[in-house]
Amino acid sequence: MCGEYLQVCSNPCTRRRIKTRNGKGRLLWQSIHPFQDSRYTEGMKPADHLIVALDFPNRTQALDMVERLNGQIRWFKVGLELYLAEGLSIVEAIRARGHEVFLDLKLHDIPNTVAGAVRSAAASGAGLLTLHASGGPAMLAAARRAADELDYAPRLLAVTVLTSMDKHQLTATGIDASPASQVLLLGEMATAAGIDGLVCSPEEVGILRVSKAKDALLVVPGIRPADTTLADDQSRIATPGDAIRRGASMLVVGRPITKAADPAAAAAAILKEIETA
Ligand SMILES: O=c1ccn([C@@H]2O[C@H](COP(=O)(O)O)[C@@H](O)[C@H]2O)c(=O)[nH]1
Repeated sequence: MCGEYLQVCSNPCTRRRIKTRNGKGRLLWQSIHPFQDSRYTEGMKPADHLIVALDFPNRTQALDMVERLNGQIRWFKVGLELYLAEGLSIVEAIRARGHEVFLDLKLHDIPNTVAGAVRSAAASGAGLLTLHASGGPAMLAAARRAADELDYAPRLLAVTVLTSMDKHQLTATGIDASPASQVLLLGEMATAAGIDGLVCSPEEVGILRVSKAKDALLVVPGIRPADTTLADDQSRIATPGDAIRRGASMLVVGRPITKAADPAAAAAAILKEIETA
C-alpha cells in the first residue's frame, strides 16, 4: 500500500476504513485490518495480541485467575465450561474488572437459531464471538445480518478446523482433505459471508494470509511455548513467536498459563515473546 494515512476510524480490534492517497495523489478509501500494517501495530501493545482462556468450572476460580494475572492481560476467553456454569453474568463480571471478553460459544445451528444466539450474546458486551464455519454460508450470513442490526455487536469469528484435529480425525468426519485445505476452504467461505475473523491453527496462518481471507482477524489457539513438553489434546501447534511471525492477529493460550506453577510469570514470558517476534 502506498500513500499517507489521512483518516482512521473504529477501535483497535476491528477492521478500519482508512483514507489514503495513492501514488498519483488520488484519495481513496481502503478497508484494512490493523494487525496487518506496521503503522497500526506500532501503537499496539503485546497484550492486544494475547487472549487467556479461562477454562474453569466456576466463577470463583475464573475470577481468581483474572486476579492472579496482575493486570497484565487485556483479553480473557469464556468458553463452554464456564459459560454453561455461570451464564452471561461471567462476561459482565470480567468486563467490570476492566477486561475484554472473547465469548467462545462455537455456535452451530440453523440460521434463525444462530441469529437469535448472536443477539442474546451481544447483550453481554463481549468483544468477540465464535460460530462454526461448517454451519455453512446461510448460517454465517444470518449471523452477520443479526449482528449488523444491533447497536453493539461482537466481532464474529468462524472456527475453521479445530486445532485438536489432525488429518486422521478429519477423515473420520468424512472430509477427505488435509486440515490446511479445509481451513482455506472454510476460511474463504466464511469471510465471503461477511465474517470478521477466523479461528485456525498456527499451521494455516501463512496460507490464509495469501488467500482471499487475507484481511481477516486470525485468532489462533494451539499455542505451546518452546519450553512446554505438553501438547495436551492439541494437534496443530506452534510457539507464540512462530504464530505471530506467520501473521496471527491474536493468540489464545489456556493451560500453558492457567496450569503453570506461576501463571503471572508464564503470561509475562509469552507477552515478552510476542513483543520480540
Ligand atoms: O480450534 C480451536 C478452537 C478453540 N480452542 C480453544 O482455545 C483454548 C486453548 O486452550 P489450551 O489450554 O491453550 O490448549 C481452549 O479454550 C479451546 O476451547 C482451541 O483450542 N482450538
